[in-house]
Parts: sequence; C-alpha cells; structure tokens
Amino acid sequence: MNSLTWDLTLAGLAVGSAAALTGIGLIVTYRATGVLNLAHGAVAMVCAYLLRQFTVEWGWPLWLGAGVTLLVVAPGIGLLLERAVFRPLAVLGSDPVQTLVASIGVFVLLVGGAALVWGQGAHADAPQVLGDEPWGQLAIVLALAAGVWAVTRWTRFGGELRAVVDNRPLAVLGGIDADRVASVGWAFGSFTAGLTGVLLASQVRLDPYGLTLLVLQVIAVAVGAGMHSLPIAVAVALGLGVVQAQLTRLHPSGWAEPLLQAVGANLFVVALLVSALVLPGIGGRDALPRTATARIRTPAGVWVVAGVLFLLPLGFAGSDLHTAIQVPALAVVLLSLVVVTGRGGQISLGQAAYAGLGALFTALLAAGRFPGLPELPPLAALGVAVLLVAPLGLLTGWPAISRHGLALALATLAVGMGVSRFVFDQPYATSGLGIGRPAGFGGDRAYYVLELALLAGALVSVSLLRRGRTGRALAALRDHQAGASASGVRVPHLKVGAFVAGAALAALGGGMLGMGLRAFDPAAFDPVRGLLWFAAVVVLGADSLIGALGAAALLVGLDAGTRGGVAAAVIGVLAVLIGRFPGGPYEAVRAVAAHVRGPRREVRLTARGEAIRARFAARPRHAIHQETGNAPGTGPEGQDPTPAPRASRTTSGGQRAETSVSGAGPQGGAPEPVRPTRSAKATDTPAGPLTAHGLTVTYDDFTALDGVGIEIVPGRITAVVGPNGAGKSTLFHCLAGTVRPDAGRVEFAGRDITRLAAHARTRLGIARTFQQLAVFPSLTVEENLRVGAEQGRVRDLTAVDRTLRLLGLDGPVRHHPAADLPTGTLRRVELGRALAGAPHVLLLDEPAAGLDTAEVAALSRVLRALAAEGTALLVVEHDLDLVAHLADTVHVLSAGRIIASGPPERVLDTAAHAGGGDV
Ligand SMILES: Nc1ncnc2c1ncn2[C@@H]1O[C@H](COP(=O)(O)OP(=O)(O)OP(=O)(O)O)[C@@H](O)[C@H]1O
Repeated sequence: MNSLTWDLTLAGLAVGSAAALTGIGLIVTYRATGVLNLAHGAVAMVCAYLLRQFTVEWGWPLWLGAGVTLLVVAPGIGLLLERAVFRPLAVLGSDPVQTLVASIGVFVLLVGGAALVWGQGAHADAPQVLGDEPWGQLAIVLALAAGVWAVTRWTRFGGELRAVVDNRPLAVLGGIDADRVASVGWAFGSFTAGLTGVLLASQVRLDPYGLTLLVLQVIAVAVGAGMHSLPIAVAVALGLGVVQAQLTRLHPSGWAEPLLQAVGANLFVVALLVSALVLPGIGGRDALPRTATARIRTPAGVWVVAGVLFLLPLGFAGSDLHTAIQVPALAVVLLSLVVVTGRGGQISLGQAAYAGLGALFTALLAAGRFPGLPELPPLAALGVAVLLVAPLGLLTGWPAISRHGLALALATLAVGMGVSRFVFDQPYATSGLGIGRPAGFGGDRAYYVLELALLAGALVSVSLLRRGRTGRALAALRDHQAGASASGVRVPHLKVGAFVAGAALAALGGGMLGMGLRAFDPAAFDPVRGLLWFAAVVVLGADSLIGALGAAALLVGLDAGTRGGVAAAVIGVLAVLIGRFPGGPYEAVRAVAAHVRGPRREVRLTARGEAIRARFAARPRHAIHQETGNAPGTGPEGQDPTPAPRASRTTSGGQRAETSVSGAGPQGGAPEPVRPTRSAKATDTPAGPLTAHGLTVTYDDFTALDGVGIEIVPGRITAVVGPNGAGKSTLFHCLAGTVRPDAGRVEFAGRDITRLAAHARTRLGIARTFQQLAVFPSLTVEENLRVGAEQGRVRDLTAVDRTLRLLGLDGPVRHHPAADLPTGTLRRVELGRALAGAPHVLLLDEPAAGLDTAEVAALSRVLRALAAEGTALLVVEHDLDLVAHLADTVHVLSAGRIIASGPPERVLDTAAHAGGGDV
C-alpha cells in the first residue's frame, strides 16, 4: 500500500471510529429505552464546548477537563435526560413518536442553549485529546463494543436489558427495575456522545450547528445496523470512513467530478438516505403526539388579536420592519407542516428542504439561470418555483406510503439532509444568489403588504382544505390509518397528496423568505431548521392555523428581540414538556389554571369535551338517552333487553319501524330505509354475494387457513365462530382486503377481487368494522359518519342524518368529538361510519365486544333490519347466544378449516364442543 493510500486509510479510520462510537451509543440507548435519541449529536457538541471551556477558557489541564467532561458531565446529562424527560414519558405510556418529539426538543434546546452561552461563531481552538494516529480511537471503539457485548451476553444486567427490550411491562412485573436499566442506557449513550464530541472537536470547526449535524448524519450507522447489531454498526462506520477518505483520490473528468466530490464529502448522508429509504424501517407506530390531534377551536377573539399583531409591523421601520418581514414567510412554511403533520399525521422533518428549494428555484428562475426556462419576473418566478417544487413532495411522500413513526421521521430527515448537502451546499447555490422583489414591492413595507396577502391566501386555502372532504379524510388517516382505509380513503394517494401540497406551501414560504432577505441563504434552510420548525409546530398545536402563526412570530421575534438561540431554547423546553401536557399549550394553561382552582380536573379533555362530559355527568342516565335521541329502552344505550323475534326478519316495512332506535318509524311519519343509497358511480357494481373459494394463508410455516370457502349472501346474516386461533380473523382480513391469501380467491358479485386493496373494496360496497374499535377520535360523531359516506361515494349526504337517527346518534352527541365517548356509543359510531357508505356487504368483527345486554339487543335489531333490506352480513363473534339468535347460517372454523356449516340450531353444538365461544 503506498503512503497516500495508507494515510487516507488512517484518516478514514479516525472518522469511522468516531462514527462507530455514535453508532454504539445510539444502539445501546435505543435497546435499553426504545428511544432513538436524535439529540445525540447535540450532547456531543455540548461536551466538546465544555471541554474547550474547561481547558482553553479556564486553563484546566487537559486530562482533568477531559475526565470531568467524559466521566461526570456526559453521563450526568444522560441521567438528567432520563430522569427529567424520558422517564415521565415512559410512565405516561407515551408512544415512540412522543419520545421522538421530546428528543427533538432536547436537540433544539441544547443547540439553542449553546448558541446563547457560547455564541453562534465557530471556534478553531478546541483541544486535541488523542494523537493524529487513529489507533487510540480504534482501540476505544473496539473495547467499548466488546465490553457492551460481554455485558449484554454474560451479566445479570445484560439479561435484564434483554428482558426490558423484549417487553418492558412484563419485565417490570417480573421484578426488573426498568428505570435502572434505562438510566444505565442513557448514561452510557451520553458518555459515547461526549466521547464523540471530544474526539471530533479538534478535527472540525466547533459551532452549535456544524458538529451537531455531523453527528446527526452518522445515525446512518445505527440505522444500517437495524438499531441492534454492534458489530455491523462498527464495521459500517469504519468502512464508510475509509471509503469516504479514499474517494478523495479519484478525479474523473467532466460532470462526474463534482458529483463524486459531493458523494465523497457526504458519504454518511448517502448512507443515511439508503438506510432510511431502502432498508426496512425501524419502529412502526403512526400516532402523533396527542397535542397534534387535540381538537382545539380557536375563539374569534384570538383571530382578531392575531390580525392586529400581524398588521402592527406596518408601523415599524428600519431593521424592525426588515426582521418582521420574515414572520409571514415563515408562517407560510409552517402552514405546510399543519397540512402534512397536523392534519395528515405524517411526520416530516424535511420541510426545510422544500422551503430552500422554493427560494433557490425562485432565485435561479428570476436570474434566468434555471436550465431550460427563460428569465422570469420575480412574482412569476415564485409561482413557477412553487409548481416545480410541488411534485418533489414525492421525495418524502413516497417513503410515507409504507413508513410510519420513527421510520418516516428518519426518511424525511434523510431527504432534508440529502437536499441540503447535494443541492444547497453546491457552488452554484452558495455563490451569492440574489433574489429581486416584484416591481412596486421593493420597499420593506410594501413587500410586507404583499406577504400578508400571500399569507392570507395560504390561510384560506389550508382552512378550506381542512374543512372539506379531503381535510376529513386526512384527519381520519391521522387518527386511524386502517380505519381510514376501511372507510374507502385511498391512503397512499392521500399521503402523497399531503406531501405534495406541503412541499408547495413550504416552497412558497421559502421563496417569500428569500425575497424578503433579497438572497438565497443556504444556512436559512439547513436540516436543523427543519427539526426546529417541526418541534415548534407540534408544541403549539400541530393542527392549528393560529398555532403556525404564533410559532412563526415566536421563532422570529425571540431571536430578534433577544440573543440568537433563545427561540430554539424556548421551543426545546416546550417540546421536552410535551408529554406532560398532552393537549399542547392551551391544555397546559388549562391544567395550570385547574391546578390553582383545585385538583378536580383532568388534563386530557379539551374544553369542549370537558363541558359536554360535565353536562352528561350532571344528568341521570335516562336523561342522556333522551339527549342523544334514544328513548330509554329503545337505543343501544337503552334498557330493553328483550330481543325481537327472529320471525320478524322476513318482512321489511315493519322491520324498519322496529329498528329505528331513534324512535322514527311509522309512528313518527313515513318509514325510511335503513341503508343509504349509493351514488350512480358506486352502484356500477351491483349487489351480489361475497364469496371465498379455497382460501389458504400461511404465516411462516404455520397454516392459518386451509382451503376455506364461504358465501355471504345478500339479505342473510352469516356467522363464523370457532376457538381462539382458529383463523377467523385471518378469514375476515382476506375478505376485507387486509391480508392477501397465498391461494384461493375472493369474488364479489362474480368479480374477482382477490388482489383489490381494502379501500377499493369499501368503494365497491364492502364495508367492515374492527375488533379493536376504529373510530376517528378528533372528528365529531357526525364527521366520522361523513368520512364513511364521502369516501364510500354516497352523494346524498342526508344518508348521514338517516344513519345517525337509526343508531340513536342524532342528539347533541352528533357534534361531540368521538374521543372520550363510552365504548357502546363508539361501537355505534363505527357501525354508522360503515353504514354511511351504503355497503352491499357488511363485515363485522366481534361487533358485540364491550357492549352490555341492552346494547347487544339493539345491535341485533339493527343488523336484522339491514339484512331484511338486502345487505349481506358477516359476523365473526364469540358470543354464541348472539349468533344463535341472529345468524341464518353459521360456519364453525377450527384449525384453519370449516368443520361444520348450517343453521345455528344445527351447528352451534359443534361450535361449543370445539370451544368456539361463550354461550
Ligand atoms: N401475522 C401473523 N403472523 C404469524 N401468525 C399469525 C399472524 N396472524 C395470525 N397468526 C396465527 O394464525 C392463527 C390464526 O389466527 P387468527 O387471528 O386468524 O385466529 P382467530 O380465530 O381470529 O383467533 P382469536 O379468536 O383469538 O382472535 C393463530 O395461531 C395466530 O397465532
């Protein structure tokens, strides 16, 4: 090996071993706590600053400074984070996304804090702890990896760690102190972060952003190792380090040279893109923090105050006005997050990339430097830039189709970093690109007026989007993806659409920001901004227009009015506290007020929910029935346990009257049909039987269904019973389109629909309910049903009213958010959502679960009426009494095969012997 190759290899090993340290720390913390600590780089940066403070500023000996930083401060930060931030979240049972937001909060808090304490400028005098040769670093990495491996494998603590990772609640029940395991994980992870920072500080410029971002992109190493394998993480890190160094030797000619240089300089970002976009994602939960889904109605007065505050800068002058110009532009960028994250529930850490592309394209178009397009006036350039950036929303929209939670967070972060490194950091973008303002809007005041007009347009558009059919579908997607799909929402299209709309809005805001500053500034759109903006929108109420305006004003105002970094620090503190105040800042204020008044109040409810619950709680039970439209004894919450006789199923007119639990019927006027009618397009598919032929499903080597055939006929109720594990749910999923069989086919009205997606089946008229309730808690009862009707292509929305009446949901409860309603009511809401789409076939998975006797009786009346009107019903149920009373045909499933079929009186004995239900 010649000396250049050798020198480059050594340099690569130095970088690679620092990356390996980060990988080890991230994996250990993740395995011990389930938290992907995005703040790892920020902890590294703070430790690097502290070492410099101790040694350069205070003159401590290097060994002392390094010892205190690594052995006291770094683990101390980890312990503090565990105790103050993440343990309370774990106690509250937070999901991974909430902890992700908290770790972003810690990230921006530390970056903001460092900027406040040490300033934003770079330092080149950080001390070097180890020599130039990488051997010391390598030895540390290998020793740490081997030590962690040995501890997890051979010690009692390792066993506890594995138990906590496998199942924390079970481990706690088994007497393991999960908090201690988490503390050790955090302390160790933080120690490795400190070590990374201390080792890298002398090799890169030390500023709050540079080192932090460097370490952030190294997440690739841990993600590439599946957040699990230390040897793979170390090997990937060292390999990437060496390859990155060796690439600097290659000098191809032509266009390949800048590309190779960019790849060589950013190999870890390439690895992050590959590991986040190509490898299977880690984490799978989709839920947003509750604050994002909290339903908060903004009082009109708040809008008036916001309007006045946004008009105030028109009276400003000089630098104040120049600073204020950033607020409307940033507000438009943040509105993009309201669409994508707040409404659609999709995590997007890469919105800064779209904003930056908007600014960059505007600059290039206005300067006539955009390939293939002529020079355009500034406003036209802005419009064309928005149109060009919108389809790029696919960059994050595409991964969002199959990724959720942490995996989506990483994918969007990777895209943000990739765009920043491969587009914004390139010479053509950094060499002083100016952006002119439109004619007549050159002055700051005039330009501010233009911005207000654009902001108003954006607000109206987003408001219309949120209120309309698409907005309801987005909220349904956010609240319960499978439920949305079952309602007929085309989930992949909607996700891509949300990201495209978000990219367009972000580009508009970014272009406005660039025009305001009269230049494209890549630093204004670096990935740290993306994290800061995401955190700001989430903590101020992600699905709130006023929250976006407030966040923009806060971010610009705090930094301008104080020192740079204050805004990040404040947002960081709020994000760290987010899990403690699930309803966001509004609920936090309410909680504090309630605390001052007395301990009675719960924090979980919005004011509206609280008021309604209080009203309900204050009344006797029969009053609630009247209020919700149920006469006692008639509705699902009524008191009449007497089931209607089976014979009454054969007639339809009288049946309708009996079934209308709202009390409407012949006595109350003309009888109305139970089923809504479908639109012309939807009725293209005629009603017909849903049949399964020879369905076989295997999970690994286990055969869950073995050649099952079943027919669900219009006008009849078919039931499937069987013991636990018999394959009932698998059969149900095959019919609903959520599991694809390995063999066999599903037909609807003679058409093969085996390969049809769940939402497409709903649109054909095959609706379903879920064993675990699938309602949309942030939508009202009525809106839940509207989603079903709109997505099921029922044009006549009076169908919603009829269904509400049928199910006794047409009282005040119709305007109540579905969150916080009792299970019996929610079952009706879910059934109503399915019925509102006017299905030909209704698949019900344990519809009686959680219902009391009266509710079950009322439910069976509704189901019988539906059958009498021609709906084909399938009921998978454990309650054999209900099945005996309800079903026309029963199939008994056992070990994946149908062992008996026929009328209930003939086959239910077989079911009872097979252990198929509760009689
Ligand atoms: N995704 C999966 N991966 C592996 N095995 C699975 C999966 N889903 C189901 N199984 C197995 O397939 C068998 C049938 O499961 P299924 O849920 O269909 O039964 P079931 O009759 O609905 O049971 P239960 O009444 O308990 O819900 C069970 O042994 C179950 O453990």
